Amino acid sequence: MTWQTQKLPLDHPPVKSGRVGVLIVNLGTPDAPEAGPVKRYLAEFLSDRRVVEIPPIAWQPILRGIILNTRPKKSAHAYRQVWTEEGSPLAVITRRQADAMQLRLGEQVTVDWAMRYGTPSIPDRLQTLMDAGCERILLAPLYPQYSGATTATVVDKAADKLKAMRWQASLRTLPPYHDDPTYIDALASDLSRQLGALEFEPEVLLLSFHGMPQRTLDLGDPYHCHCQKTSRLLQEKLARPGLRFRTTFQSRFGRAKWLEPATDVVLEEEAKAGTKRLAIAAPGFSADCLETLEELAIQGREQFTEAGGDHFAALSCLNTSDAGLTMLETLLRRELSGWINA
Ligand SMILES: C=CC1=C(C)c2cc3[nH]c(cc4nc(cc5[nH]c(cc1n2)c(C)c5CCC(=O)O)C(CCC(=O)O)=C4C)c(C)c3C=C
Ligand SMILES: [Fe+2]
Ligand SMILES: [Fe+2]
Repeated sequence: MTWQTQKLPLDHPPVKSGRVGVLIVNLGTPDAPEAGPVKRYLAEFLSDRRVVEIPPIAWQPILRGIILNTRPKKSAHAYRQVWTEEGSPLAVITRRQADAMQLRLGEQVTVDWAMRYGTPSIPDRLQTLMDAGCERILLAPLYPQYSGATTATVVDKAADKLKAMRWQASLRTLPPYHDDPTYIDALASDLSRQLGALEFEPEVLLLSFHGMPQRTLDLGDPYHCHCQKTSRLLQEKLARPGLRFRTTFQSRFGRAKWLEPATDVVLEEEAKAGTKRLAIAAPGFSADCLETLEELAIQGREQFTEAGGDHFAALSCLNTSDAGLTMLETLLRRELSGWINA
């Protein structure tokens, strides 16, 4: 028998040497809702050239001279509206997602979590996983829709850490899952449950995604297309008589043109056109955060009701819902195949 005709056993045993690690990553958040920590966090976030694609020589004087002297105070006030006893919602929920994955995936893997900006940092947690004996690590940025400013910058940061190592761990990365039936089904089931529990029947369901500069789309970033596809697939699953959908982009930052239509503009437009009952969901965020709890749930409600709307509901992200955790477990197990027993 030659190597070409030899049949490999289908149920070959998993690799035995070295542990397997999973590092769940989200964007990042300040350590406290005060101007100082917010300034430190924004300085790191907005200096990322994947996020602000303006040459540093032109951007850094604006960032250091204007933005970091004005925005931290305003943002700290917004963070205080949503801060919990355990910390920033984004950090608390991400930690709980990681804890839940550890329980579900069991002793075959070590699950940890990190933030792209701020703490706990990606290099620090990668080092900790490696110190614990992990020779294979699945890096899981929890962004369903790919963009340079989300998934790619997480991979860059991990690669920077590996670059400095003589003996690297092997890395796999979780691909974007914007059109994965597992994700769409989880969203559809969780949003249906939440819609069913409302005290009113919305006429409109806004699907609001985080915005990006229009230029990123023109340069070929797939983010906008990924958002549109998620939205279309979700609408097909959630369709019901009397419910109209709109896809919008929130959190505009700076003076450049951002993806449109803008969530705040549409909220006002809908109310002025006579829509009385509206719900809003943010399918691109895997955890509730400042952008959903303050910008949508607090400011969005004000925008809609002040323009004439009556009933408003901001629906929760998948967070640690059963649907969300089951989806995450499925996605992770798929990427871990061959590294752990099914
Ligand atoms: C979901 C994907 C995200 C994309 C894409 C994104 C792009 C992007 N964001 C900014 C500027 C800011 N974003 C801020 C907060 C924030 N952004 C995301 C996600 C995406 N951002 C999340 C999950 C959060 C919340 C963080 C939290 O602590 O809860 C902020 C900070 C808050 C504020 O001062 O308003 C800024 C600034 C840019 C420029 C950008 C461009 C690609
Ligand atoms: Fe953002
Ligand atoms: Fe915002």
